[in-house]
Amino acid sequence: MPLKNRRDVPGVITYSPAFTLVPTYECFNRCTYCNFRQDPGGSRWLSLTAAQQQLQQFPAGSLCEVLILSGEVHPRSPRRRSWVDHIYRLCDLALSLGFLPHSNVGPLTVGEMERLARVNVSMGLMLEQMTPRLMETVHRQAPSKRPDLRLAQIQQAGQLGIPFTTGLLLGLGETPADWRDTLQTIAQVQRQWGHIQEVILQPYQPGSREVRGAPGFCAQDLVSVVELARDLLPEEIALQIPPNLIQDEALLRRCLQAGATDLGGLGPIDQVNPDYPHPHLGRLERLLDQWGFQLRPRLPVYPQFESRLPVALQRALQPWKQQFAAKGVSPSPSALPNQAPSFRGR
Ligand SMILES: O=c1nc2n(C[C@H](O)[C@H](O)[C@H](O)CO)c3cc(O)ccc3cc-2c(=O)[nH]1
Ligand SMILES: C[C@H]1O[C@@H](n2cnc3c(N)ncnc32)[C@H](O)[C@@H]1O
Ligand code: MET
Ligand code: SF4
Repeated sequence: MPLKNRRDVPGVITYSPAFTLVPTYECFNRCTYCNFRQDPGGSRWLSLTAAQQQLQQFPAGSLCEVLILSGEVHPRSPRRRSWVDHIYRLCDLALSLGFLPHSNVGPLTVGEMERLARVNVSMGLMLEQMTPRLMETVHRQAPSKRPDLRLAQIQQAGQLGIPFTTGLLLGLGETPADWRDTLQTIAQVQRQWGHIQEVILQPYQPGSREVRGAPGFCAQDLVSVVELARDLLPEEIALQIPPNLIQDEALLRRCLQAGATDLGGLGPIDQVNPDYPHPHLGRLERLLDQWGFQLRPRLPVYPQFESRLPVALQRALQPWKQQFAAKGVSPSPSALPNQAPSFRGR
């Protein structure tokens, strides 16, 4: 039987109320489109005290997800171990303050991934594009972006049973045949492991700090990619589009009508695309309402994967599930037994 997700509730579009912590901007890769990275040694690591201050500036209950996005320390660097340890401690801190971590910090060894999975309710890594041609262009100085390596990461997460987010970065110089190839690859992994909760369709938009400076992904084409993705991916995978990178409201509407059901992490700033502020939540809600959709918050782990998580992480979800349910968000079918006391002990 196919797994269920919020697509079973017609017209509901989800988002995750999120704040991003950046352990470090230093990165040994040089993706030419990156507006985030700094040279190794040029970025101090985020201290636990500073992280706590950042997290405590928000009223309790206002943001649920802590998205951990990091620049990468080389796999053979003597500093690698402390980098992973530090990410672990930041996730642990976020959990202790009641938040739910989702980490996307680049490729990890099986040991590193397994360790971070203990303190993350889901994890992510963009496949970007499967074509190796990009290793000659935008990824020429980015060894972490080798498609075979990234595909192996997604499979490794499947083997470890980690609820996972992946996606395509669009507009890197790939062809429509490449989109199909990348989406088919994700579909195949899902049929093997079944751990993919959502696929992000991320249109490249130029930023002020990158070296690439190419024109952004044609917004019209995003609608075709959403349609293609809906056609090729198993239906339990949600399609996420970032509303801040789609300037044209009519196109946002067409993407939703074509089958996108999620707007991703929405919060104070998009650290990856700092030139593109997220739209105001109230405005999004009104727009979606006009178009016949309802905007609803969700957890960073999708309902069908909750029961796979370690018990301590399942416990951390409960206050948020209660809060979202009190706001009138209908619980998912898989959440019901935990939420309704009358079901307990039967
Ligand atoms: O605000 C952002 N959130 C990004 N997110 C966050 C994402 O929207 C949410 O963390 C997930 O949907 C989990 O709730 C990513 C998560 C991934 O696993 C992989 C890539 C991204 C990319 C971005 C991004 O560019 N900007
Ligand atoms: C964390 C994810 O953010 C995406 N990413 C990195 N730089 C950009 C950009 N300029 N525009 C859009 N997405 C970007 C990549 O897909 C990376 O994997
Ligand atoms: N460095 C990681 C990656 O590219 C995540 C952050 S990118 C700004 O996959
Ligand atoms: S996109 Fe990620 S891997 Fe590439 S340079 Fe930026 S931080 Fe590093």
